[in-house]
Amino acid sequence: MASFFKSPAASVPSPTSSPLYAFSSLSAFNVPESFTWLYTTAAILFALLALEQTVYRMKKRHLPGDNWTIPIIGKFADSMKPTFEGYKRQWDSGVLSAISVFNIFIVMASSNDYTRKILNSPTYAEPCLVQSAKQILLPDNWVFLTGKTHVDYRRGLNNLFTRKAIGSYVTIQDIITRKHFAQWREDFGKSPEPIMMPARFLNMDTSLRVFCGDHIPEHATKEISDKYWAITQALELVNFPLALPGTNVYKAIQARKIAMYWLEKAAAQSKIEMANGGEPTCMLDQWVQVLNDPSYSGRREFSDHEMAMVVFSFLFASQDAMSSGLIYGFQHLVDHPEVLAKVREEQERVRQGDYEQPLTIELMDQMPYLQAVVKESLRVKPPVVMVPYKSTKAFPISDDYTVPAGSMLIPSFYNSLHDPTVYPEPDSFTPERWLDPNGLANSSPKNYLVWGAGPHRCIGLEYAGMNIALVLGIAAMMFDWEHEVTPLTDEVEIIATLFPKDGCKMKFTPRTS
Ligand code: HEM
Repeated sequence: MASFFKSPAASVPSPTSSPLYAFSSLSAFNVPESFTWLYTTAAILFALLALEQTVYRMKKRHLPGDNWTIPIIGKFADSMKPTFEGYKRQWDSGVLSAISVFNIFIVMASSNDYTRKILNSPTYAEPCLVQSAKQILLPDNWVFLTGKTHVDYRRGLNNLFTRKAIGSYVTIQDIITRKHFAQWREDFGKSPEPIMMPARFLNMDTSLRVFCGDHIPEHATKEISDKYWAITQALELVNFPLALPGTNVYKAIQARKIAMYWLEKAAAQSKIEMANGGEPTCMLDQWVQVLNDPSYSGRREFSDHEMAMVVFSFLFASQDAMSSGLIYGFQHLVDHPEVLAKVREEQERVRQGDYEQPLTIELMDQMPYLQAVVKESLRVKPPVVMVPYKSTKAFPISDDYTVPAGSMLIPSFYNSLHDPTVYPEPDSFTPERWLDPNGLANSSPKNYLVWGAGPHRCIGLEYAGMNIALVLGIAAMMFDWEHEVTPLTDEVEIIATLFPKDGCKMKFTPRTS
């Protein structure tokens, strides 16, 4: 990039060669008017480019990062095809570092202190999601609320993630997981195949059944799942600004319309069934029941559309992260047979030979080793490595640097989760580090940023951890696993969240013992 900037800098015109000077002298010789325009335009362009560089350098000050930004697009090319190694280089370049994309000035934070400071400073910084998210989620979705309105809205939604509610979801998760595994027995029994797409479908089916129960027909679940890939692909840090036909954002909007159609219908049906005295069988039913409860003191009126938007926000927040968490869970376990053996021992002890017995939250409570496996797998390969925030005003983040108002801020989690002082041998998959309540890992909960921190910390974290544990626990009992390790196995692909580049090729055969 440096060479890109050398040419204009090297040709900074001397007073005599200034385009402006040339303009006046040439005009004396009656040059055609088109030349006049050409020189004027060139001069204006040059001034704008110089201004762009000056503003960038004033904002960046001493932070690590390129000294010059590529005119207009900045690091757009890098953001189109982000690589894990590229991000890692950026995080390691400094606890705070700067980049610019399309003149959006971006400050990345990679240390635990700065990351947590951003997440916990709602007066200076708020989530901004990626640019395309508003078009996909709809601008009036609750996830865009900030401050007290956000806190109040979220308080109402906490009712959907109580221990009692999560307990009822476990039963649904168990049924759906076994249904998919019956299919996996057929599809993965002969040779190793990538589990990427089947794991995504398992996850979407589970989410939709937990959120909407039978208020969504089976074929709609498949349709939403297939179309959802378009949404994942539109989650670039910066997208083409207009949602024109053919663009990723356009396709994602079409996918959202289909999902919203079914989710609105589900909300309407849930209200009717609950009004007729039906028993709650999913999250929507629980929500309607809470709203109808005479002792409930919050807001009671939610349109079908608004309920659908909330459910859609959960799908949006969970589908990629959960799929990533599941796939790396499988990969870590199969690559560590000694850990898988311990998971099986625990399963056998808790289930006492009854492997068909549906799991309950009480049984899951008795599986601390499995929970440690999930916690460790999410630490080693965190599905979400960073979240975009923006500074709402000048943010004095350190003694010697103030983030300018209107900048994008990217608190990043990876270095906190791989801090060797808290997690010795940070890249090794060692669930045992979580078993000692007084051990290093458990003594530094502030480093465990898998779910973020502060007012926007993941609302579905217990549900998510429970689901990954349940899927891995059932698979450990039902199948012998085989992993085809390829040259791409350890390479990381970023498709909104992290995935192994080869899609994790696995063979599952029913266990005989
Ligand atoms: C392994 C799975 C998951 C991971 C790693 C994950 C991670 C995260 C992270 C890092 C954030 C941002 C936190 C922040 O800004 O500080 C977040 C927010 C959020 N997550 Fe999750 N999440 C997962 C699953 C889920 C699930 C299953 C749901 C819903 C059922 C969910 C719903 C949400 C919502 C609604 C937010 C925004 C909360 C707010 O703005 O108040 N997530 N999640």
